[in-house]
Amino acid sequence: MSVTTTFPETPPGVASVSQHPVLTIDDFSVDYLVDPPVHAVSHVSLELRRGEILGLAGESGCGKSTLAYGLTRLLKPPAAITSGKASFHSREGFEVDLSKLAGDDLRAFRWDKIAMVFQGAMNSLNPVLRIQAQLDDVLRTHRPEMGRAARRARCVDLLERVGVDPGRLRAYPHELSGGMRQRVMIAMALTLEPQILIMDEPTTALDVVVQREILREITRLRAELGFAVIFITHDLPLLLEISDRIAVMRAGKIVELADARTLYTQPQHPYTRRLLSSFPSLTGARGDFIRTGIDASAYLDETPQTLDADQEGVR
Ligand SMILES: Nc1ncnc2c1ncn2[C@@H]1O[C@H](COP(=O)(O)OP(=O)(O)OP(=O)(O)O)[C@@H](O)[C@H]1O
Repeated sequence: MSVTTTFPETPPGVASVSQHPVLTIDDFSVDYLVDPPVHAVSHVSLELRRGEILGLAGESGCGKSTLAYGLTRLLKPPAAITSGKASFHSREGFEVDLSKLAGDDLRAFRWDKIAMVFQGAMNSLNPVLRIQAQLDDVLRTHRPEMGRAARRARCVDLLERVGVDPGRLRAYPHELSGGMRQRVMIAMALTLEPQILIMDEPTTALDVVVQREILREITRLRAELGFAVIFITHDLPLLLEISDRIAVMRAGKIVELADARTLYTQPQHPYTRRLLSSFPSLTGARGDFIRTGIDASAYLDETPQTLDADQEGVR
């Protein structure tokens, strides 16, 4: 692995990438009570630090989504939390055991303190409501004290923050591209300024260019607003680029947790080494693009190609 690697430095203004946890996950297990039962998440303990981007990596089926849904109590039977707990530590100094929340408290908590963006999120916008109405709805429900003008200003601000022209507030979801809809979902997740954002494959369905733009936006927003992120994907090169720390999950367990640079340069667990070596992009020329945004292979051969008539015809 001799390719020069660029890792994120803590951006200025992220005063809150600290050693203090915002979420503590302790001995957390989830089973699917089918026959035979599936132990999808097995005794996971993790700390999410205030303001950090924690990448959760691992191959398909290792339990990443189950952990995310389990933490936010979005799992339905046959899933069952069989051990452990998750505790939220607020900026104001109080602690909330997520397993004790129910009903309206749980719903409010989800928007207010922990918000989520899932892979298919862009398709979950209501097709018959304008973007403005959907953002406004979150504010009306959770910030009843806000007047109409303040809500409108907040909607404009939110769209600007995620790089969407506020003129689009009047648009219906089908009038927006997939990338824009996903940005709107991120805006919606940020509406109440949560302290934690859980993102499960938030850009997987998008093409690479749009994906990179959105990732840049997420890291910028984190620097501006100081929330912590659990970023879930099977795309380890992507995590190496954006994460402060990375947890590697295998068969329901966290097998390694380290800062991104250490995980890349000194992987300890054989599975982490295998996972790293399964991405040719990390060792080949294209690795530069993934980790630095500069596509070295684009400069490898700049000699103009001479096409014969047949080839041009094919073009
Ligand atoms: N409703 C269900 N019933 C039974 N088993 C399930 C159910 N949902 C998920 N599983 C199993 O739980 C395990 C963890 O699945 P999970 O979707 O959390 O993995 P993942 O790492 O998020 O995968 P992916 O990256 O493909 O989304 C897998 O073995 C999966 O087959």
